[in-house]
Amino acid sequence: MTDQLGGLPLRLEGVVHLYPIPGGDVVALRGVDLRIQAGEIVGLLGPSGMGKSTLLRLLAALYPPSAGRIWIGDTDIAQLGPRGRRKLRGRTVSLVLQGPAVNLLPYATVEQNLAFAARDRASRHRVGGLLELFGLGPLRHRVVATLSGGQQQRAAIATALVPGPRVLLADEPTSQLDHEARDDVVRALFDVQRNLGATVVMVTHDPVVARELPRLLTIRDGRVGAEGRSGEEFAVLGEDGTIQLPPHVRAMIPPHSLLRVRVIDEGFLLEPADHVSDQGDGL
Ligand SMILES: Nc1ncnc2c1ncn2[C@@H]1O[C@H](COP(=O)(O)OP(=O)(O)OP(=O)(O)O)[C@@H](O)[C@H]1O
Repeated sequence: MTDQLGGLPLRLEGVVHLYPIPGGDVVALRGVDLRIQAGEIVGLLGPSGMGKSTLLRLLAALYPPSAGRIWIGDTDIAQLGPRGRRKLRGRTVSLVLQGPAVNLLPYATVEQNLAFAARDRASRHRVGGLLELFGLGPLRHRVVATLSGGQQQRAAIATALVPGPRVLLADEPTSQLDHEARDDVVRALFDVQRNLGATVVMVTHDPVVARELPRLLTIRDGRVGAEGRSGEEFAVLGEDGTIQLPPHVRAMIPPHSLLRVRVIDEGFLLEPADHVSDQGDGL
C-alpha cells in the first residue's frame, strides 16, 4: 500500500512567458488565467507551438514566469528564487518529461531507479508500494533499457512519485506508445489521481487519451482558449474580459472585424457589424 499524497490546488493569474532570442522575444504565453482544484486530473491540448510545454515547465517551477502569479497550494512560484524552486521541484511537484527514457537511468534496474529518487526515510518507504501500484513488481530487477516503452513510462511515473509530490505533471506521456501500452499509462495516471489523491496535469495530442479526461484545457495563442467538460466545449472568459472564438467561428470573419455585443433575454449575441441587417439579425 502507498500512502495518500493529497493533491494541491493550482492557480495562475495573468501568466506571461517570453523566451529572449536574438532580435526579439518569443511570446510563449500571453495571459493565462487558470484554476485547477486539488486532486483534479486535467489535460492540456492545443496545436503545436501554442505554449503547452511552457505552461507545464512553469508549473514544474523550472523557471519563473516573465509576469503574473502561479500558486501551487499557498506558494507563489513567481516569488521564489532558484533555491526555493529547486526545493519545490524536489518535494511538491514532479515533472515526467516527454519520452520515458529521459526520466530514467537506462542501465540501472527499475528498483534502483526508484531507490535513487528516494531522498529520505518516507520516500524510501514508498518504493515498494509504488512498484506494486504500477504493476512493476515482476520487473523490479530488470534493467530499464530492456523494457518496452509502456513499461518504461510506468517506471518513469513511479520514479517521479517517490519523493511524494502532491502535483504530477506529464508532458505527452503516451506519445510513441502502442494502444495497449497507452491504455496502461492512462490507467497509471488515473491511479495517481484516484488512489494517491495527487493533482495531475498532462499535455496530450492523443484524442483517445483526451476523451478519457474529465477536463480539457485548449491552449491557443498562449492563452486558455477553450475548455472541454464531459465532451462539450466552452469558450473561457479571461480575467480581463477577453474570449477566444472557436477556430471554426474565427474562420467565418476576418481579424479586426467589428462585433456588436447585443444583450438578449437568454444572454447575449455577438454580431459581425458588417453583416448586421436593418432588422438586427445576428449570426
Ligand atoms: N527555449 C526556447 N527558446 C525560444 N523559444 C522557445 C523555447 N521553448 C519554446 N519556445 C517557443 O515558445 C512557443 C511555445 O512553445 P511550447 O513548446 O511551449 O509549445 P507547445 O504547445 O508545447 O508545442 P508542442 O506541442 O510542439 O510541444 C513556440 O513558439 C516555441 O517555438
